[in-house]
Amino acid sequence: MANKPTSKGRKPGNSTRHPGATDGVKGRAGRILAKANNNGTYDTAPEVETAVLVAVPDKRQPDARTQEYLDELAFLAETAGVTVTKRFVQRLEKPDIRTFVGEGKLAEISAYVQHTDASMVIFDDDLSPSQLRNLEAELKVKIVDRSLLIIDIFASRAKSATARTQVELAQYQYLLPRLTGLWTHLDKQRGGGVAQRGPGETEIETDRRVVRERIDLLKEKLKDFDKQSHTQRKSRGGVVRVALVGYTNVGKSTIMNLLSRSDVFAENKLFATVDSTVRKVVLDHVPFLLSDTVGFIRKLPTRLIESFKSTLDEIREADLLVHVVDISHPSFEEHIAVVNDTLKDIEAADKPMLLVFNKIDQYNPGAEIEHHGGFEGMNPEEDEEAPASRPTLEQFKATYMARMHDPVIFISATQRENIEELRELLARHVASIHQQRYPNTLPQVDYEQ
Ligand SMILES: Nc1nc2c(ncn2[C@@H]2O[C@H](COP(=O)(O)OP(=O)(O)OP(=O)(O)O)[C@@H](O)[C@H]2O)c(=O)[nH]1
Ligand SMILES: [Mg+2]
Repeated sequence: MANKPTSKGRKPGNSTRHPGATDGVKGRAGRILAKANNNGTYDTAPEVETAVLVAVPDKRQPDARTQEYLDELAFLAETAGVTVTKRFVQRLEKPDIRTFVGEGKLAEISAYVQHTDASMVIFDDDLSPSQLRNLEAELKVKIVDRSLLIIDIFASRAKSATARTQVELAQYQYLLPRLTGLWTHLDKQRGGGVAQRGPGETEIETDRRVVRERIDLLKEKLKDFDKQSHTQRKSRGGVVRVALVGYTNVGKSTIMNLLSRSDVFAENKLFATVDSTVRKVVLDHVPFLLSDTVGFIRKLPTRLIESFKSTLDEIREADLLVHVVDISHPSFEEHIAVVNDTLKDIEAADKPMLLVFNKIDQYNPGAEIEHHGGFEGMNPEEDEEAPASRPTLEQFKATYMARMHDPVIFISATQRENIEELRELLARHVASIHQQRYPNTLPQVDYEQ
């Protein structure tokens, strides 16, 4: 398959791609950023790619929040194999229509990029096709926006045929509106050779048509995969289905491995899991199916959500959601909100849910709450002079347990703290769902487990 988003399709010696430069349309659906292959290793000796990050927060956003967002963007960049050397922030009411940042900031970024030979500039927001083009023309390096960065990471992680097809669809959907004058067209369509001049409108139209056809083909392919997995899921009837959901990097796969004694890839990187995995688990003689799936993130590109429909079906069709939260993360409350919003988007919000606060071993009560809001119900605003600090874990548990509608549990997956309690809680809920759902059948005990 010519368009697999893997390193295989790349020309030798051309492992990095410039979204506005000389590759053909087909090549562009491959990975754009780093050179890591699907195993996270490198095909050839890597040249280090360096990146500059740019955020344009609105004037009301507190500094600490802006830094947290940039930390996340830097983590994404690192996950994509890129080293971040500098961060630029410009507060604006509204991003500049032409170049996203203002003229002065652009000159500053340009001077820095030239001086340090940075290979790309990464924006924390999505850029319009014309902003992308203008920035490329001005800065003369790769311009990457948040969607592209995330899609690129997904491309490096996807292993199953379904996930690869989903990523490829997202890549082409990202590409389509950006096929403009600066983009070269398909070599094949021109009968080979490198264009001497930029392509004319006719060629761009041809490229667009080729990409559209490819998108249709991928959608058809996904429909077939959908049918197959639907049949597979039907054959699993009679068993309660549980899905692990949560922000990326919170410990879902680690918990999956603990509960199912399996060996799902877990790593301190964003989006370690892109394919979903389903395992049969038996707790207290009650069997159920547990699925580990892709993590969510702030501003997850809608296109990516749409194209990941079959992966998200695992969540949509679950009887119970286990929402995992990384309590040691300074923004974990925002993460909870992002996950709940994404669940609403995919119409999976009304399901029974268990809330699992993970990584209690790393929870630091001494840390100041720097961002706006702090802990709801814990009052950080009452004393404006003193910086609010985090409540102790005990205070926190009491508040949360009283406040949340859903059952709450606090664990450390890596330190094995409270895992037995998690098993019991899960077993109880699964048994009760089983009773409601399949009242006339006893849960089948799988003695092989
Ligand atoms: N300190 C600490 N680290 C943990 C705990 N649970 C998981 N981790 C670490 O957190 C990182 C992410 O864990 P994963 O299980 O890959 O997280 P995930 O939610 O599956 O992440 P994605 O698949 O990327 O969405 C790994 O480095 C884990 O070892 C915990 O209880 N305490
Ligand atoms: Mg995972």
